[in-house]
Amino acid sequence: MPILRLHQLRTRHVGPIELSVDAGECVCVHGASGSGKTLLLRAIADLDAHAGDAYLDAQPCTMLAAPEWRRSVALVAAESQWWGERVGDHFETDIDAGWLQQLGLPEEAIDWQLSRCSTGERQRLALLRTLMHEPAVLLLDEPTGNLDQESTRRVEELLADYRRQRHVAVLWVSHDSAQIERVAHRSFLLRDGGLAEEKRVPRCR
Ligand SMILES: Nc1ncnc2c1ncn2[C@@H]1O[C@H](COP(=O)(O)OP(=O)(O)OP(=O)(O)O)[C@@H](O)[C@H]1O
Repeated sequence: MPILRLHQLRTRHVGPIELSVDAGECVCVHGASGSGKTLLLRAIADLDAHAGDAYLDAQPCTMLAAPEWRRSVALVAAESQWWGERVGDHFETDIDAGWLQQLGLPEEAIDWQLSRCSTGERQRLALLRTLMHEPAVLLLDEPTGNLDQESTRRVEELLADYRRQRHVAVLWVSHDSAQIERVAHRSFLLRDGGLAEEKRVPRCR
C-alpha cells in the first residue's frame, strides 16, 4: 500500500504530478538545476502553496494540522536550519550514540557549539534531528550534498537501515547518478514539469 501518494500535485514549476511511494520504498528524483525538485519537496511538506493533494496513507494533507503533517512527512532540506547555540538545544532527547557513531560523529557532538560545526557535520546532525521524530515519510533534498565519499556511504547505510527497520517511504532528490543506482528502487527524471520514470529494480534491498 502506498504510504505517500501525490494526486494532481502542482507547484509553481511542476505538475500535475501523480506519484506513490510505498512503505519501505526509496524513490529518487533527479533533474537539471532549477527544474523544480526542491519546490516539489517543499510542496509535499506543505511548506509552499500548491494545488492538488498529498496523502499519507488515506489521509489528505488538508485533514492534518501543518505541524502534524510535517512531523510525519518530514523534509530534510539541503541547507539545514539552526536557531540555538548548542547542537543539543535542537534535540528533545539524547541522540542515539549508535547513530552518531554510524555517521562518524563523536558522542560529544551533542555539546558542540553550532558555530564550530562544519557544513557536513551540520548536514548529518540535521538528518539525525529529523530521524528522531520518527517520520513515516522522509523527503530528502540532496542529503549528502556537502559530504565526502565515506560520509556519504555512512549516510546511505543509516538511511537504508532506518527505511528497512521502520518501513519508511523515502523520496530522495540527488544529482549523483551513482548514488541513485545504489539507493533507489525507482528513479524519475524531472523535466519540463513532469516526472518520467527511468529505473525500477525488484524490492529485495
Ligand atoms: N520563492 C521563489 N520565487 C520565485 N521563483 C522561485 C522561488 N523559489 C525557487 N524559484 C525558482 O523555481 C525554480 C525551481 O527551483 P528549485 O529550487 O525547485 O530547483 P531545483 O531543481 O531544486 O534546483 P537545484 O538542483 O539547483 O537545487 C528555479 O528557477 C528557481 O529560481
